[in-house]
Amino acid sequence: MEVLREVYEIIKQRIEEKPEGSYVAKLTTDDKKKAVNKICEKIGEEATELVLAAKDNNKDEVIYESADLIFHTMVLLAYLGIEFDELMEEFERRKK
Ligand SMILES: N=c1c2ncn([C@@H]3O[C@H](COP(=O)(O)OP(=O)(O)OP(=O)(O)O)[C@@H](O)[C@H]3O)c2ncn1[C@@H]1O[C@H](COP(=O)(O)O)[C@@H](O)[C@H]1O
Repeated sequence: MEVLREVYEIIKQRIEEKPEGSYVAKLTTDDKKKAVNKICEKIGEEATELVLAAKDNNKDEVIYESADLIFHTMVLLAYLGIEFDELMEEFERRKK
């Protein structure tokens, strides 16, 4: 879990500083509507790839595509100004 928080902080930094060569910066350089479209498109692609990997029963691919999907979801949340802890609080609320 700690690594997710660390990556989230790096994503926030990339969105803020937009360093050259950054994938996150590339996804978020356009105006807000375009950037959200671009990120959501990647989320759609990665979700489809995960579903296909699961249907193929390919464990390695399922792990790889899940990481891609979670990463792009984190980029979207960070871009929308949501804090990692806000997501964690939602999971805490749901915990039974
Ligand atoms: N965890 C990730 C991560 N997971 C996936 N990806 C990128 O997400 C993309 C996945 O898209 P695809 O599977 O479609 O592969 P692709 O064809 O290469 O992608 P496109 O060129 O079509 O967008 C790839 O370009 C991967 O490099 C990631 N890029 C960055 N990170 C983390 O984000 C941090 C910031 O990265 P930068 O913004 O590049 O500095 C890094 O420190 C990493 O920890």
